[in-house]
Amino acid sequence: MAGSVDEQPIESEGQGRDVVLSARDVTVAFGSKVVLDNLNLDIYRGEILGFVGASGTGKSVLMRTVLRLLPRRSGTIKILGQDFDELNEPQRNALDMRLGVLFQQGALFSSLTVKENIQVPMREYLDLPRSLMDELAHLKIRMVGLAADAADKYPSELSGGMIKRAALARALALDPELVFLDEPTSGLDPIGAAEFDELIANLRDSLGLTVYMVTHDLDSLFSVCDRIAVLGKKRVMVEGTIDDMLAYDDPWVRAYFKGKRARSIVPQDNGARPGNGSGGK
Ligand SMILES: Nc1ncnc2c1ncn2[C@@H]1O[C@H](COP(=O)(O)OP(=O)(O)OP(=O)(O)O)[C@@H](O)[C@H]1O
Repeated sequence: MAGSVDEQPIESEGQGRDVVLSARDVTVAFGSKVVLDNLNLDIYRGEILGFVGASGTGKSVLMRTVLRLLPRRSGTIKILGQDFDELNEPQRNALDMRLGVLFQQGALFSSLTVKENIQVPMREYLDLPRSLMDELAHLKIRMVGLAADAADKYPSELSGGMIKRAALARALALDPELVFLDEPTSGLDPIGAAEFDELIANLRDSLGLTVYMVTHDLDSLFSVCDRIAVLGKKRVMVEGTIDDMLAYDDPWVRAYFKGKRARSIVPQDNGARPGNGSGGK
């Protein structure tokens, strides 16, 4: 069911479903410039949520605010039922360990090999013997579909697709429950992007992940996202399935989901269409 924040409270949609991230009345501003104004958003366990919006609307700002990389002016954010503001340092660390993040462009450390990059969160949060960390890193490398010899390569020796996979392996280093992906398919060719989408869907199914994916990629939205949230007018303007997006009356949403590019991907008749995502809820 589509939800317009102005028309109905998001809480009403969550009945019977486990909310893993809940943002309530979140306002973020830089000086006098308000970027997010009383924004509400829920993400449910096991879903892949695609987060879209015009360039500059604040998608990255919201993700960085949720991850505590930016301060908010007001509002509450609960992750896995906990509010970071109410936790002490060890509790914050414990919650951080349950989150994985893939930043735009991968953001791998260029001076470290793939294996060492994957081990960065392990070193930060865990005290494991080196042999076990090596074993775990190799497991993650296999999990994201990289060849074993990628382990000892440096980021400069990897293709764009391999960098995304290595960054995903690092995001999965601590077996997170909730994964944040910032434009994971940007810069990939269509085949590489489709393969990456498939990988994300498979990992969601096999690991039971919940995925929050900021994306501009219509293919991703259509093929792997269970729900979509659209950021506009400084808040979540509408959330729901592709069909809900097609039915929503807003110029940007219409142009995005019914525009020329969308027409080649998304059936426009709201009729029968292939499953979007594999459920997971
Ligand atoms: N640290 C900052 N200081 C001041 N303004 C900022 C800061 N970070 C972001 N902004 C502003 O907030 C707005 C939202 O930026 P943001 O990067 O979140 O957009 P976006 O929706 O992710 O865009 P894109 O799709 O192009 O990546 C922009 O106007 C940007 O200039």
